[in-house]
This record gives sequence, C-alpha cells and structure tokens, in this order.
Amino acid sequence: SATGYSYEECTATADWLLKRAPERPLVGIVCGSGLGGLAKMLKDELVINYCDIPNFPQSTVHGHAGKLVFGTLKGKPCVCMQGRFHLYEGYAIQKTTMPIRVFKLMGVETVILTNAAGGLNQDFKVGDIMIIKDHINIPGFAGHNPLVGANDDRFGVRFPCMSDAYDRDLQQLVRAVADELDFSVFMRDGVYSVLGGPSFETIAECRALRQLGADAVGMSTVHEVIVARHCDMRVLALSLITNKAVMDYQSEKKANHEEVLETGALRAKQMEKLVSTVVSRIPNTPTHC
Ligand SMILES: Nc1nc2ncn(CCNC(CO)CO)c2c(=O)[nH]1
Repeated sequence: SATGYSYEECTATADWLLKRAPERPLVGIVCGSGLGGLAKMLKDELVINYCDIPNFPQSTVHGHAGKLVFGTLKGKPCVCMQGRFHLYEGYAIQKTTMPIRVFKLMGVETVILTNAAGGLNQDFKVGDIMIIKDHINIPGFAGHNPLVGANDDRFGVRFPCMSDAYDRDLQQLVRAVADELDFSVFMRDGVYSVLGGPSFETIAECRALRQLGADAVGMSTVHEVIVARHCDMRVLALSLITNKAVMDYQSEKKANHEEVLETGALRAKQMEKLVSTVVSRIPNTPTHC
C-alpha cells in the first residue's frame, strides 16, 4: 500500500535510518512549536532532513524545522524530531503519527513529547511547563483516531488501554528533576485537550473544554501518545503554556502563532535543561535476552 505508514513501509524507513544513525536510539523526543532547540542538546549529532527520509511527511509549519536529529544526551542515544506533524496540515492522521512507529521499530523505548499549548486553567501563567497527566481527545470523540482501520498486531492490540497512557514514574522523575533545578515555581500538572485546528478555539469552546476538566488546549501530541502506547513505548509529555486561552467575551486578547513561538524562545533554555536532565536519568529497561 502506498500509504507510507504500513508496517512494511515503517520498517523500510526505520531500516533506512538505522543504516545512517550513529547507534540505535533508546529515547525519542518530539519538539513542539518553537521548541526545536531541544535538538541542539544532543552531542555528536547527525541531522537528516525529513525530505530525504523515505515515506516521511514534510513539515509545513513555521517553527517546525523538518529535521530528524540523532545524537546522545549524557551518553544515552536519542533521536529527536525537530518539527512534528498535525491534523491541520492535511495529512492522514496515520501519516502524522508514522514517525512514532518508526521510533519503535528503531528500538526507542521511551518517547518525550513536547508541545506549545494554551492555558485554560486560570491559575496557569504564560511560560509555565505542564506535565501532562491525561488527555481529552476531541477528534477521537468523532472517530478521528490514528488506530482506526485494520489493526496490525505486529504493532499492538486492537483495543489498547489508555488509562495508563502517561507514565507515572516518568512524571515523578520530571517533578523530582524540576525541584532539583529549582524550576518548581513554573511547573504544573494537568489535562491536555486536543483540537484539530488550524483555527484557534472560540471562547465557548475554551469554556466547554475547561468544564470538561481540561487545563490546556493544543493541536497535537494526543495522536502520537495513542500510537506510542499502542506499541508499548513509555510516554512523557510536557506542554509549554504559551498563552492564556481567551475565556471571557470582554477580552481583547487574540491567540496568534507568533506569540506561541516567542514564549517558546523565552522558556527554551529551561525546557532543554529539564528534558536533558530527565533523559539522563531514564533507566534503560533491561534488554530482553
Ligand atoms: N489558545 C491556544 N493557544 C495555543 N498555544 C499553542 N497552541 C497549540 C497550537 N499551535 C499551533 C498554532 O500556534 C501550531 O501548531 C495553542 C492552541 O491550540 N490554542
């Protein structure tokens, strides 16, 4: 099938990359809008442009570089997506998540997903980093789910559980590292809700999402989490709160992408420090003998 995301096509892409990668990566990192600097943390980096990778989609969003970076973080082999794919770019949902399956096929055991998000929780401030403890998959309510269609058992089961999607030990680890780095003042925990985009949400939608229990809103990440859990990778996900979502009709505030990128730049250093320290502390699961 020329979908670009069948098991065979993902395997072909993984094999193509492993031939070029310095070593098999254990941790996969996905950089959200304006957070591409995370890739610069990697030592002995090898950069491959998405346009040269077979079956890979192309990044179309400002602030998403479109490069796959291999390297090490404190000795741990990693692979980092500088630029991720979104429903609103018009790709098939399975296409937007195929890099996650390629990570799995390359040997990645843990994925760290970062994104920029709007703060629905009024206690949140611009620049806060929210540890995602759960998600609300709005497109999924309407059947827009990356696992729709024939299930390939080589990836995972037909009906995967999502109540344990966000690894509790990794959340604990992030909190401990944030305390050590004295970042606690801007660390939060919360529920991330995803919309399809590209239009930002209305005031009524923000209020409805808040009523549903969401603390932040974005246009990515959830589909990657579902695919990562389907193939049994551990997931840690962090949202950089880049603006406060507009919740009242008197407000003059207008959400915009430039503001998203600016906040990313402001908090990038701390996000890099946090993620790199966490990666260095992630225990490698004993290799299955
Ligand atoms: N209110 C609000 N603020 C946000 N900041 C980042 N994002 C995530 C979406 N990011 C898009 C547009 O910047 C680019 O992927 C959002 C969002 O969806 N809503």
